[in-house]
Amino acid sequence: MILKTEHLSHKYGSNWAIRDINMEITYPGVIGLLGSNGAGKSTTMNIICGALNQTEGDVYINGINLRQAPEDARKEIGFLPQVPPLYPDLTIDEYLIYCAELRMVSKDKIKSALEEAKERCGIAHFSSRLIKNLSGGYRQRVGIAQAIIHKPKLVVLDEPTNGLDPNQLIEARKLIREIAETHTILLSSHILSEISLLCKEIIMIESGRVVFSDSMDAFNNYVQAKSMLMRMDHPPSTTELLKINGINSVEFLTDKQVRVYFDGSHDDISVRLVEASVAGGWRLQEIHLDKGLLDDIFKQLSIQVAQ
Ligand SMILES: Nc1ncnc2c1ncn2[C@@H]1O[C@H](COP(=O)(O)OP(=O)(O)OP(=O)(O)O)[C@@H](O)[C@H]1O
Repeated sequence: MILKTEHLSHKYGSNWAIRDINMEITYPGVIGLLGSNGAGKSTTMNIICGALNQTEGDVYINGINLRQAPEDARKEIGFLPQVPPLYPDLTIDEYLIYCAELRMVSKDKIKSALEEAKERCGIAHFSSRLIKNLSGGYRQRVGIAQAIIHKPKLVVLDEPTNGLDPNQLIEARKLIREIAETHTILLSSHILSEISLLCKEIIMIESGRVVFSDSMDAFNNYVQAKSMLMRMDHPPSTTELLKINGINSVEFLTDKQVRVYFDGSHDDISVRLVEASVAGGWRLQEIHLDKGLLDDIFKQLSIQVAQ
C-alpha cells in the first residue's frame, strides 16, 4: 500500500474544507486528483505530505502512519506544492543539495542523488545557473527534481502544469510520464483533459468529498456525453438537423459551428450526421463529442453520490 487515507477531514476555522476522504493507492503510475477550484485538492495534498495537520483521520505512507512516525513517512514522500518552494538566489546545485539534506539523504549519497535527479529532469546542463534566471518550464523541472531527489515511493504534484505555455506543457507531461515509471505520482488538476492525458486512475473530489474513484476508462463510460460539436462550411438549417433520428435540440454557436444535443448512442448519431453531411453537401470539417463543462460533470456525479 503506497498511500492510504482514512476518514481524512480538515476544517479551517469553523468551515470543513475536506470531509471523510478515503483513498487507497497500491499501484504505480499517475493517479489524478481532479476537482474544481476550492474543491479541497491542495488541502488533501498538503495533509498527505505532512505540510498541514489534519483535523481528523489518518494518512499512511507505505504503511507508516504519518502522524505517529512523521520522519519515517516523509522519507517516502516527494512534494511539489502549487507554488514551488524555490530559492531564486541559489544555483540549481546549491538548492538541490540543500533539499537532499532536508530529506535526510546520507552525505555519501548526495552527489549521486543530485546527478540522477538532474539527469532525469533534464537540467544537468544548468547546474550552476541561478534559479531566478530560469524560465518557468525549467523552474518546474527543478521543482520536480527536489521532489524525487530522495527517491520517495510517492510523489505528489499539485497542479504541476498550471501556467506553462504549450511547449512547456508537452515537456512537463513527458517528464511526469517518465518519473511515473519508477514512482507513484498523485497529481492534481482542475482540468479534466489534463488528467485524462496523464492518468489511468482518477479520484474526483467536489466540495471536500470524493465523488468518484476508478479508472479513467470507467470515468469516460460514466460521464455520458450528451452533445456533439460540428464545424461545417455549409451548415444545414436547424429544422433539417432536427429531422435526424436521435437529435433533440440544436444550438448554433457561430454561422459555421453547431452543437447538437442527442439521446442514445453517440456512435449512431455521428454516423448519421456524417452520412447526412455527405448527402446534403454540408462540407463537414470537424465533429467531436462534447463532454460538457466540468461543473456539469461534478453536478451529475454529486447527485448520483447523494442518491
Ligand atoms: N488557509 C486557509 N484558510 C481558510 N480557508 C482555506 C484555506 N485554504 C483553503 N481554504 C478553503 O478550503 C477549501 C478548499 O481549498 P483548497 O485550496 O484545498 O482547494 P483546491 O481544490 O486546491 O482549490 P484550488 O485549485 O483553487 O487551489 C476552499 O473553500 C478554500 O477557500
